[in-house]
Amino acid sequence: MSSIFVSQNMRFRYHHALIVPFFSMNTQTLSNSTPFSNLKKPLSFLTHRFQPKRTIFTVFCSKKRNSKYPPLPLKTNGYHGASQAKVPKPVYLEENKLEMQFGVLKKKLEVVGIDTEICVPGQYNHLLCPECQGGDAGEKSLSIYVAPDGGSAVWVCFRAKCGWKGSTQAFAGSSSHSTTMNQVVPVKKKREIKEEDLQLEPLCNELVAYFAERLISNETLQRNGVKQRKYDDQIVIAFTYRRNGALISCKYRDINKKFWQEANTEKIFYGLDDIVGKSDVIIVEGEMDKLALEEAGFRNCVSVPDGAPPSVSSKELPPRDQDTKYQYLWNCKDELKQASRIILATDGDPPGQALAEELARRIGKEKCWRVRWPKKGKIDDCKDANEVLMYLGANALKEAIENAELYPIRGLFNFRDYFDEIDAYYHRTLGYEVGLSTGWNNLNGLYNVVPGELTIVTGVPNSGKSEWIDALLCNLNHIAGWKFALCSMENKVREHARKLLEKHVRKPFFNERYAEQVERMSVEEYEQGKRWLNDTFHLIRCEDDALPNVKWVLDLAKAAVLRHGVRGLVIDPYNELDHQRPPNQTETEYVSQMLTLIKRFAQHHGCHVWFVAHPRQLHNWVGSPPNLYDISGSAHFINKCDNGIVIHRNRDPEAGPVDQVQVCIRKVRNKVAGTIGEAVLLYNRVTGEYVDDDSKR
Ligand SMILES: Nc1ncnc2c1ncn2[C@@H]1O[C@H](COP(=O)(O)OP(=O)(O)OP(=O)(O)O)[C@@H](O)[C@H]1O
Repeated sequence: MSSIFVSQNMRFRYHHALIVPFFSMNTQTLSNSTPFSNLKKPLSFLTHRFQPKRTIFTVFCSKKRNSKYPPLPLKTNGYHGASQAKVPKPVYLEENKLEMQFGVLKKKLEVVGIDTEICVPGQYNHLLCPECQGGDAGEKSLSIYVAPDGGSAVWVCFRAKCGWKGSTQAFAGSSSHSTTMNQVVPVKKKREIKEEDLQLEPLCNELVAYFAERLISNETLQRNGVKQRKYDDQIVIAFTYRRNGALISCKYRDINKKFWQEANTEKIFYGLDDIVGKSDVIIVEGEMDKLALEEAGFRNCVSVPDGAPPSVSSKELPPRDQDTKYQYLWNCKDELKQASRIILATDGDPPGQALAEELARRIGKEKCWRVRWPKKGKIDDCKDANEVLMYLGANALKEAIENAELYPIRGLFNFRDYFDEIDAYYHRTLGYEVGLSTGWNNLNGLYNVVPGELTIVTGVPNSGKSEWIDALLCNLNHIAGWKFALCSMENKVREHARKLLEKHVRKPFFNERYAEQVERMSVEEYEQGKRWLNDTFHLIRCEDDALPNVKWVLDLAKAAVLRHGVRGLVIDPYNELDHQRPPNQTETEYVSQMLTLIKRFAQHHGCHVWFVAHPRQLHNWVGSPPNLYDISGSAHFINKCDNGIVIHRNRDPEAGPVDQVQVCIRKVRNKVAGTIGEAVLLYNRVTGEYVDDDSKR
């Protein structure tokens, strides 16, 4: 068996080996002073066209085209392709057939930008890819196969960052695309290779010195069977891939950091024998990294054979036979199975992270850990294991591996993930961690206002729930400058303004009977008060007759948080919201869902919510404060709230002063912010203010 390897200038013929080049994305850059540069002739064979007798045409997933050429509408077998126009196939004399078909095919290829000048039917041709122009290096990375009769072509760009592929036919029914594809479907049976066939040699002194520059010792090279191979008078590094000591594949690397490997050999990890029976397995992205880790004392390490993908696939995991890029994982399943910890030490760049994610998806994230590479300077992180070894030394590399973290699983966290937030809480750097004082000393030990919590306020009708909340908001504004969104459906705006202004200015709005001869606020005070009112409160109101639903209220409250920085929201009362619920939902379920929405809003925006709910009609009510469980609708009000408050006032002059108001703290979830108890305040009917009842301390 022989294969023909065609260069631009000459042809090499050699036995057994069939080479398919591939290009890794994430590899170290060789410096100009490498020993390679001392080699007599630059390596050139990678840019050669080659003409294998039997070649595997590996098809990569197509990516979205972003071509300067117009999009072509017809596709075959999921490929992007040049026109497959259904022009009837003309009848030609046999000798003219190839020429005519190929002529038409060339025109179609030129439309998509493929230069057909050097395309030869019946073989693989390597050209400059019109999509990526071969990247920075200008590689001839587009491999195109033209059928022997010149009637069809398939192509793929082997640069991982590009991957452009497609197919076309000269005429509908010319050597059919599917036939062509059938010819190039990967052969299942893998080629067995022998060391002597590859003509591998021990590394020359220059290559040993090249590795030494990267702090890889000769001992490590020998143990890992790193060899060299000559192509004509070129020398390249040969990384031998083995299982149970037997050679399975070989990967080559030249001076230009180009990689290729023995075609149609089984894909396995590099260094596979080193992980057999190991409970900790490290996976890296390149052979150099595997060797670097050995220098840091880790032999239990393997390298992936194919580098990293440009990004994480959004698709479901494919079955084994379709998981082409990760065949090595399937092939090494048994060796990986016994490991309890897989440490993913891929490159720190986006493709490296994408590789880690793809590996973790397949292995199982619960078994995986990840390595973060340390900084090499003030700003940049090291890219990979070999860079850490070179810049920071073996100890730093060892430390990076030992400090591997659990691979993140969405929705599963450690406290460590929250340490910044917990630190801020401990050091009280955000403010109000233990709650903001209400401004009433009698309440200080019982109820403090914590951002992000939900307080349910209840009480019999006319007990002063709305009045007390208004007074509380005025205090919070005066103490800490907090602003609020008000969704007070029962209040007329002008009445609400009056009540708030009276509390703020501490004078009655009118000279009416309720003012008890206290002088009303002056025009100046009123005007100043208006400005304060406008700056402090933002109104959420339904302009029409419709009742607002809770989602609508929360959306507007969110806008008020983002636009005006409000720290609190009042929804007063619950029964004035639109409570249409699906017929199959109970009121209990509905209330539970509604309160979940409100709590999520509060927590997410660090906004305290006061939600007023009325008790159900109390039969045989004897004038005592109601219970939180008396709230009409559902016990979820008490179950779900952070704080539950009952406002109650004495209306019987015989029983005590009628200006006394009980603030009954019936539930406090957060012991840091308060506790269950009762405070008594005095209500000033003239200004609507509440003050501590000193007699009840
Ligand atoms: N301690 C009090 N003494 C006398 N009047 C009071 C007292 N507290 C509140 N009021 C008055 O009671 C009226 C109703 O107050 P408010 O609207 O705050 O009660 P509410 O509990 O929210 O009522 P509702 O449940 O009907 O919405 C107001 O006119 C207010 O001035």
